[in-house]
Amino acid sequence: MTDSAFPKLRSRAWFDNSENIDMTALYLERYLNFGLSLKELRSGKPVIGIAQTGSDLSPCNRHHLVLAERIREGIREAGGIALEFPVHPIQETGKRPTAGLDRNLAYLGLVELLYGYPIDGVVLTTGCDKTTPACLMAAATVNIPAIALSVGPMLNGWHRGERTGSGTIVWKAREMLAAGEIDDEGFIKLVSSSAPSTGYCNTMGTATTMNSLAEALGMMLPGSAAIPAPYRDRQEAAYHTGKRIVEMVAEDLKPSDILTREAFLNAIVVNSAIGGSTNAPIHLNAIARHIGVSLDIADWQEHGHDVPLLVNLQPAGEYLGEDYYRAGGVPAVVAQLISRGLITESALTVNGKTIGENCRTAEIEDEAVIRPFDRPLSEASGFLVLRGNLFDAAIMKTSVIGEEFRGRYLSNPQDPNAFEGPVVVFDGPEDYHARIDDPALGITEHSLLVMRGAGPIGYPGAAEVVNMRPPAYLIRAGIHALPCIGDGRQSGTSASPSILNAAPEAAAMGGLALLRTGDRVRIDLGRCTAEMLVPPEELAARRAALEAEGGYPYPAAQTPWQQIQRTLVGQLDTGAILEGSEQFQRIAQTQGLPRDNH
Ligand SMILES: CC(C)(O)[C@@H](O)C(=O)O
Repeated sequence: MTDSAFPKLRSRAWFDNSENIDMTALYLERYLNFGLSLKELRSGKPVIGIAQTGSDLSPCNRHHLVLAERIREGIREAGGIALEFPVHPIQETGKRPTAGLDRNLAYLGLVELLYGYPIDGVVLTTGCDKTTPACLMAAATVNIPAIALSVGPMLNGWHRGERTGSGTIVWKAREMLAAGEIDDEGFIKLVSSSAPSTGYCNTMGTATTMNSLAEALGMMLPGSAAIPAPYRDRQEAAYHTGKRIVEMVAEDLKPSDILTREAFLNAIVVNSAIGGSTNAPIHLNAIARHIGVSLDIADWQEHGHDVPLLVNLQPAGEYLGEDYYRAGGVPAVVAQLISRGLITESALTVNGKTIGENCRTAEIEDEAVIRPFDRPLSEASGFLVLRGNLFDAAIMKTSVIGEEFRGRYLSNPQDPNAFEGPVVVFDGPEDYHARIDDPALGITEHSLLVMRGAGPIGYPGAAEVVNMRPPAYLIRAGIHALPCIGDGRQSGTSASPSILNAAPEAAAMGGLALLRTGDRVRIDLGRCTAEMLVPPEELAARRAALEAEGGYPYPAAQTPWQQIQRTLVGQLDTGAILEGSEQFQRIAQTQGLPRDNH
């Protein structure tokens, strides 16, 4: 690509501004100090950022340190200058109290970098759960040409001839440990078998979900989301991604051209077909708010619920990431959905073509892993959005409601969609771990488990702690899942039928704050309701008493960011963004350039 192919580049205001030579010299000299030449910086080539999310702190994304070399080669070959810089690391399994705190922090940092430095376009190196939405939220806010590159899942895990999938095996192994089927060493060995290589969760956890949805949104090269991290194809995708971002700058193809409401609705449909994570609505709603597209939690049920489950990956199914890629990945799934008119084909994607052009003819390579539309794993497999006096909104992933659960809770011929029972309430995971096996709680197969104090304000950060196994004595009796309800999140790798992301949370005095162990709760999946069967006057009295005590109690903030986020964060149904931040939209176009620094 010739240098004249590029439109007015924002990096020129730093490196090539004859009207402000005082500052141009200052901006140039430090970017020369590691070997870039004046000719390169002043020849009209676009400066492409590589937003690096990989580090030793974030093993899931660490392979991006290697992939960045191939991204650079693509950028250079297409006529751009690459500048790589770090993004605040996020590792879902490493960060305490929860990586839920870090998405908005990484978002804020990345907005400042993309806006405040001489960057004309950016490669977003996505991967572990929240790195993907953090990057896409920032790209939406700044609105310079942006393309995502997934780091890819780990290779399949194996143990004694069986696939062991990230996260999913942890929840299973916890049950086995509780039931005395394995010891501590066996527990660690079994769990570690699921992590055989570099990359993120090999299950349809939040990472594979969010990268699949980034591709479905049009923000990633078609066919690239599912490539396992160590495969050579992944390196090749990095090179093509680097090349393509330079062309995107020449075409001025921006996130706002791609992230339309149609693109979000396409992603909701894809999420149901892949059996995606319950974290997806939080993150997609957040991205939509930052690009200024109207997307409501109700859209997830309206557009997603009736879509069948096509991808046979754990936790809803059997297979893992290598199989998903081999079977055709996102394009094969989208082609099936297109065949039934469920995808708006005209939605534009980063390669300059529409999703219809990219995917229409993609074939399934292995029907055991990706099912054709007329032979799904299950019908109507998207999320339900439940409401009632327990919360204004919470979601339930129906694709993980298995036969055991259905038979126990959803088999009353008079009322096949509803169940009710007494609740056992836990205030945070410490309370749950300490008491779950206590026979005095009297948990039976009719009980519902509730976890509260786990939301964006209460935890703080909304932790993946609404993952509650039944007590060991029930597991030994063959009861593997009790209905769980909570104001926190759940790992995307969990197959536990749960009602999650309840908003408002207990810490914001949502209905969950008023619930007491022993109360009965009724869940009606037909009417989409979740109700405490407690008289309204009793609930009003409980609310007044709790308010008099200062509200639902939660621990003090331990760090400055915990405190800041707590005061600004919204609830999970509306994306848990920093409220007010969505007013700053498309700032590369609406805010002009930032002022000079000297
Ligand atoms: C497995 C984890 C860490 O819980 C997460 O990656 C998810 O899938 O939600």
